[in-house]
Amino acid sequence: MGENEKTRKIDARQSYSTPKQPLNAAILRVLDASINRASEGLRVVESFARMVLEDGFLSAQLKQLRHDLAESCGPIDAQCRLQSRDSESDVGRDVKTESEYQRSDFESLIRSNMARVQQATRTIEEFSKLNFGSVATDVEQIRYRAYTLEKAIFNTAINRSRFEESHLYVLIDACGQRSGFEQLSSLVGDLVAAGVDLIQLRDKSLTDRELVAAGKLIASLTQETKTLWVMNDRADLCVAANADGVHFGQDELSVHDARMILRPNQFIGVSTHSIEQARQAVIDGADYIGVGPVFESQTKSFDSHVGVELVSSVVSEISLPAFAIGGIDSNNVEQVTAVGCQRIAVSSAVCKANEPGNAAINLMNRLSPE
Ligand SMILES: Cc1ncc(COP(=O)(O)OP(=O)(O)O)c(N)n1
Ligand SMILES: Cc1nc(C(=O)O)sc1CCOP(=O)(O)O
Ligand SMILES: [Mg+2]
Repeated sequence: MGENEKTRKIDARQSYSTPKQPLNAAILRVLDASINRASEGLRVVESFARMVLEDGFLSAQLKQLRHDLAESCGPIDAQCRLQSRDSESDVGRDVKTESEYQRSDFESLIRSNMARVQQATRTIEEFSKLNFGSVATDVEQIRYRAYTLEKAIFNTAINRSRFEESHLYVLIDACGQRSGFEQLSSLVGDLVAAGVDLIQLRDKSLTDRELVAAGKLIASLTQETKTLWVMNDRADLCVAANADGVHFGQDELSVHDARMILRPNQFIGVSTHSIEQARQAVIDGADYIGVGPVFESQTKSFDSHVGVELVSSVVSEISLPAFAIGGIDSNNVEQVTAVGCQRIAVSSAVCKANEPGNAAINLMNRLSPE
């Protein structure tokens, strides 16, 4: 045994005094290294959210998590942590797997750094159970929040790409016909030919069977076109009519519960009427959000309107695709685009027009790709 090795072994047995009992230096060393590792991993992912996704909400959440981790580990005395640190003689320092030096894309970068955070927080939990019970319980909560944020980051990235080219979303009813659906067929045909990105079947007067029949018709008319179609309100009918997605209001099925019903590739939109609801929708895993009502609507009446101010706040903070909705038409669409939103959902501006296809094209021409 060389002199250095001998010294290191003695150091590892050294005890530091802590509030509860003398703590072996080796335990402090593990805690110190794991706190650093978790914090570094969070910082990497935060940089991605801030500078690559440019998502103010997610980067703030990651920053908060990093600060909360530091606070939760506060009972582990910082001075003792430093004294126990001995990076030079860390036997694992030079043990690296090849994969640690390879990151093929952003996905693997985020996955590996979030895995680092989760493994390091778990290590903190286990080792602090030996001496700092409260740290273990607090850090466990941090680990769960890290899982949720990882999911929100991937969900945001996936849906930004899924809806990258989506700008105009049209809400239609079944055109008042209880059988036959000739008018519905002609309207959907016009909207698909115009290149509308999404069509939503929103009809509060039809029976379930009629909704599924109308939905199946829309499915057949949009199949193999770029137009996605969405069932309003109902996850079960979304599955039955083979819709691409479903849209929920604040009082309808939660994203979590809807996922138990939907097929894996069916997406979920959520209506939001405040910045808090928009943030919550991101955390809940919505695939896109509606933000409104922006203006007074001919389709649905509201006690108040959120104006373009909320749209502005949402798109400047949240990068999950957001469609402004409520009373938007060719006269006011520029007020929406002026605050940085290039996605709108409309009903009357298109459906009540003499030529719905042309009205849709006119609106789409006013929405520029980002
Ligand atoms: C794209 C989009 N945004 C918002 C809504 C409104 O949904 P909700 O609040 O559930 O109200 P109803 O449409 O069900 O009356 C929407 N349908 N689509
Ligand atoms: C159904 C609906 N929901 C809204 C919301 O803000 O949640 S606004 C709205 C009506 C959209 O139709 P139009 O374009 O005719 O105003
Ligand atoms: Mg609804």
